[in-house]
Amino acid sequence: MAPRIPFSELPRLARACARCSTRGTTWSLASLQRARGISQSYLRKVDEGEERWKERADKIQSGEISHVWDVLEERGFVKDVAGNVDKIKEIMRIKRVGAYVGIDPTADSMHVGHLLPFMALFWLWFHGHPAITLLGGSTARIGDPTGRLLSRDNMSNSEITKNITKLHFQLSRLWTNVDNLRRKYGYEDDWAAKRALLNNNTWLGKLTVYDFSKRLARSMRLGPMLSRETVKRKMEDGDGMSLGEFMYPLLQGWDFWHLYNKLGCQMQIGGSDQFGNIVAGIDVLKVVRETEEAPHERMPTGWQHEPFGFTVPLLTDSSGAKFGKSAGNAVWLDEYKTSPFELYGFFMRRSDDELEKLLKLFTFMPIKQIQDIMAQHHVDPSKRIANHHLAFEVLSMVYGSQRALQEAQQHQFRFGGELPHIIKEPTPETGIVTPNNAPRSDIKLPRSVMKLSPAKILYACGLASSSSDGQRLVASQGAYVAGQPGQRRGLVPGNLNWSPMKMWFPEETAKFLIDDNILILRKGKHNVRIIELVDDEEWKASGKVYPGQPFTGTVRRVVQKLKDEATERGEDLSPQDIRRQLMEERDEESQVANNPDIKLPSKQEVRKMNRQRKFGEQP
Ligand SMILES: Nc1ncnc2c1ncn2[C@@H]1O[C@H](COP(=O)(O)OP(=O)(O)OP(=O)(O)O)[C@@H](O)[C@H]1O
Ligand SMILES: N[C@@H](Cc1ccc(O)cc1)C(=O)O
Repeated sequence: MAPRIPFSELPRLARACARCSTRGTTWSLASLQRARGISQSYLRKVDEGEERWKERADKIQSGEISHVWDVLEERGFVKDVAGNVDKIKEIMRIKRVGAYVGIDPTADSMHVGHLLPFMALFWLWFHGHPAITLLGGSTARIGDPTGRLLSRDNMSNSEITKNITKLHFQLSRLWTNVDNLRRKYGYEDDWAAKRALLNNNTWLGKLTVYDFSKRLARSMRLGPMLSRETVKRKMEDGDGMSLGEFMYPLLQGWDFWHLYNKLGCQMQIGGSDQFGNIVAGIDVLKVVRETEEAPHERMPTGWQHEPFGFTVPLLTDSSGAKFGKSAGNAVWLDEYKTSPFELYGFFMRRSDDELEKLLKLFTFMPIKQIQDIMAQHHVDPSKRIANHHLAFEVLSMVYGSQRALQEAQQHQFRFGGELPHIIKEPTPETGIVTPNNAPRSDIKLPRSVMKLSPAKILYACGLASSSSDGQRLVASQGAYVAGQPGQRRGLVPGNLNWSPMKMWFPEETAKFLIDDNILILRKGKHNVRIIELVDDEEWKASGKVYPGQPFTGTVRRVVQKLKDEATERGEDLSPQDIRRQLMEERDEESQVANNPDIKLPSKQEVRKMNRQRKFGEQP
């Protein structure tokens, strides 16, 4: 059994856990005292992590290794800094401070512009700093007014939940691929460099007006807030400013405080339009830190505990406009919005004079390698060597190296040119769903599917290969529905939690509908379906068929087809003909009669699932 922790050790542990926890768990002293579960091995790892950091600090001091801040500057990531650079560098040298980047789920995909602040975060992570990607489940509801003249539209529960779910899986995929690239470029795996994907609804959803007012609003002066550029512009030239929009930077700042307090995150990164919010966030953090009422919970305030942040330059189009959702020029990281081939093409079209800059910003290649590539590129620019490297690296990060290779070959096939020798062998198709090959998540089904059993719904949306496979899946609790039973609003608003599906009546499934029109199901870790229910009439008119749709089975289809053909020929149909044709059709039966959005699990995947069920293996 784990040892009981002496009380004198708790403050140190609380800080260590706060620094190292990845799940956003609140470790109060009391809960720590209760928690006998912290094992010696965990504490040893924490201590080793601190030891490694000290060694690294010494090496930076002696010039043996570079300071990550210098790496960021050299590669062009640092635009505006909120804080004093010398002080920041020293804090980062002596402390393993965490960093975070937040995005509001106001669209159902990230775009190329988002990669820039994320790249800075990934570099920090490669150099041992804990890194947090934050989804603004709550802030998206308020709407960041930065740089806007018009307020954002209100978002429905179902819209925000869909966006959060898609972004969550997109970010997990990005992290998986970045982890592979970390290995490819030889950066060590450091246990203490945690990474986390959080949703600010977890804490903002519970923040009371009372706490917000007494800890923060009470001390915030209106003068400086009113003089902010965004506020003045929106009030003078735009559609005015709501109280919620006015308070937006305070809520973003509350996030910073929460991550600082619970996870030791001292740094915020954003695109250059976020500078005002980052500066405001630093003020908020300090105010909330100072207004702590319980003396033993008060965070220390010396120079090494200062929060800070910086912005990255904005990625702009040829007219200088920021690539983004609002400008309508986004290049998406979702294959159904911007195909991987188009994404490859986007980087193939970058002009010669911006290539070096983009290689530094969008790839993890060492500077020396970039210079060599640029030298090769200049020998014959028509070969677009640097473009290929750039496109390949970005696609490897977004879709994995196997897909990057396919797109590179596609491009070469259509437009000719030479592929540089960068490409590793693709891994063989295993039939296992990974973040990079997970099927399309957002699909439509007719509302009448809600009358089906859970097993049949799993088949209809392509999570099971047949109704009986669905049945097995439900029986072994291998499929999940997002939300809590009886919580008719589903994920409030956008917290992803999952309940195992059971063999319940169809009415039970309906309790998980969000805004009465979205159902989110999952099998395994990465295989998710966001099912939007459409009117049955609309479904019928679309001519689409889902797996297991009544009156559309293979037998019925084949017999009808044979009958029609026989009538045309003026012949009779024999039972043998029917049997033969059925055997052929069964072999060839496409995944779903005519619906490219719904792919059924591969045979290997089903076999693997069965094995797991039989032997109780973990997926
Ligand atoms: N083109 C870009 N270049 C660099 N950073 C960007 C770009 N677009 C967005 N970002 C950064 O990504 C983070 C999340 O941005 P956000 O979710 O607001 O996206 P957005 O596309 O800018 O949205 P909108 O256009 O609706 O404001 C912010 O730090 C933002 O500054
Ligand atoms: N306000 C940021 C997103 C964000 C939200 C919450 C945060 O804590 C940080 C960043 C944007 O719109 O780009």
